[in-house]
Amino acid sequence: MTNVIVEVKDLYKEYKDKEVLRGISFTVYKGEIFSLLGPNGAGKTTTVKILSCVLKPTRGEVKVIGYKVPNECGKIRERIGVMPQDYQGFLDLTVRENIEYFVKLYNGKETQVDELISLLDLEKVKNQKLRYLSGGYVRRVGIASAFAGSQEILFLDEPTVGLDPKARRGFWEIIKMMKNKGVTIFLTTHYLDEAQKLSDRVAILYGGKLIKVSTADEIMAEFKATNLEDAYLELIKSLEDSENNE
Ligand SMILES: Nc1ncnc2c1ncn2[C@@H]1O[C@H](COP(=O)(O)OP(=O)(O)OP(=O)(O)O)[C@@H](O)[C@H]1O
Repeated sequence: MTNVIVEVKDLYKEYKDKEVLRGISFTVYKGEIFSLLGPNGAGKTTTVKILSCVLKPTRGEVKVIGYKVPNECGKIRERIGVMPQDYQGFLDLTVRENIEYFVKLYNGKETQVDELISLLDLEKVKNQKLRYLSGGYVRRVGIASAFAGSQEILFLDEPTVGLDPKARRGFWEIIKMMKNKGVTIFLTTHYLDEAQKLSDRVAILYGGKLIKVSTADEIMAEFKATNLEDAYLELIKSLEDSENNE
């Protein structure tokens, strides 16, 4: 039994004439929290979309839970949960109906609907249509929907954007709980404190290439920084400087 859950080898993605991913390779192990970091436009969402079978790779080898992307995406979709960056949900369904839809889709138990409502603190708004909810609540519904069923890996693309500080902390607790249940979490975030607190390993994408795959502690030690954000900013600055000197 292998403990690899995501395997990416020499992955390229081009949109028309623009090469966004330029040969990235990495492995995610079962049960870990793996965060993909990088500046705006680095290719994080593109990577998540390929791993979650929304986009096809231009070339390279991608396997999720042992199945190949894109040929075996049917099998992959049954076993993953996804919270896309642009999650909107079904606007004219209530919070409860939105969550129920995904619980049924992924053959979860009916009781899971109320569990998720309680977990994401959505009790107050459960009968409201998504159309009338604030952005932060809509994101909580998105997170709840991604958790529906008993998925083996969750892809969460900037899940905490727009959450208030209490909800963000609540989200961290839920993510840790999911990890304790053995679920693998693949996260993208611009909140480096979040990445530092949660991640077993982080990967840093810059200009379509993976610059680092390591633990937050190792990256902080390399840059003699006391937090991941400072180390990250040092790293990005050195990459920008070397580009400017080319
Ligand atoms: N459908 C598309 N067609 C053409 N270009 C695209 C498409 N989707 C994304 N891009 C471009 O690909 C690049 C990478 O985008 P991507 O959304 O993957 O970056 P990101 O790292 O997730 O950025 P952010 O942090 O801003 O969310 C960007 O330059 C973006 O403009």
